[in-house]
Amino acid sequence: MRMSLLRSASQHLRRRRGYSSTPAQPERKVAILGAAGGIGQPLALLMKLNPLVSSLSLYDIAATPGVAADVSHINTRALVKGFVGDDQLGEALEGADLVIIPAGVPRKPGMTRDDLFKINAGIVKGLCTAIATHCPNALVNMISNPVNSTVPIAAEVFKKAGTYDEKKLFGVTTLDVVRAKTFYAGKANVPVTGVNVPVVGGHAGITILPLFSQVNTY
Ligand SMILES: NC(=O)c1ccc[n+]([C@@H]2O[C@H](COP(=O)([O-])OP(=O)(O)OC[C@H]3O[C@@H](n4cnc5c(N)ncnc54)[C@H](O)[C@@H]3O)[C@@H](O)[C@H]2O)c1
Ligand SMILES: O=C(O)C[C@H](O)C(=O)O
Repeated sequence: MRMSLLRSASQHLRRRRGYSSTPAQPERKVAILGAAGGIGQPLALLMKLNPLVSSLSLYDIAATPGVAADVSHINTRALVKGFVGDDQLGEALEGADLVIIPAGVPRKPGMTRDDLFKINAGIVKGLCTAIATHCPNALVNMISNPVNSTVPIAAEVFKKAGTYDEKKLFGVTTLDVVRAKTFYAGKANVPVTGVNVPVVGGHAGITILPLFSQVNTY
């Protein structure tokens, strides 16, 4: 009885003083390379809203100071810093736990993702070389297309630098999964939030393989 009274008094005091009994969140630094672009900006917003992120580095070859200022105004815990140009790439990456890369050119009507290879391969190679130097243990999420080729380029850069870990390098193909769920739900007339469609393969043309025979609804 006495113990429970004490507990409830202490909870009351904590609430009044604004203390929370939630355990402290870990420190996690995320860097976005290509943060001022069409994908980079909404991605920066999502990362700033993520309670697991304590530090957010926004890097691009242009326009990041303005983007970083805007994103930093959101009242969540992540501290946001903008970095612009080659000279600031190292600082942007230093100590990052996760690097997400949407840097490069997107395709125009009539182009395949492969048509982006010449330009984006060089961009990704340069960025991955800097990752190997400044945050060799970071998880790396590759968004820049063609993902089927930019991931192997990253792997080769990391192997050369002696930092490659196959469990830490990812090609981002989540789009294919959410599209498969949405299209399947539309055709099958089931709630889109209650369907799972596994997708295997890559992120281009016929290499994107939704496994409709393995669909679960719940
Ligand atoms: N994997 C996927 O699901 C997926 C989805 C959408 C887009 N993409 C790919 O993501 C890439 C970006 O698309 P977007 O629509 O954001 O294009 P965008 O042109 O709007 O943005 C690209 C950004 O990259 C920056 N950039 C260029 N070179 C850079 C460098 N060396 N270092 C840092 N930043 C650099 C540009 O300044 C620009 O801000 C494209 O290759 C696109 O095909 C992939
Ligand atoms: O199609 C593109 O070029 C961008 C992205 O890979 C997508 O699937 O929407």
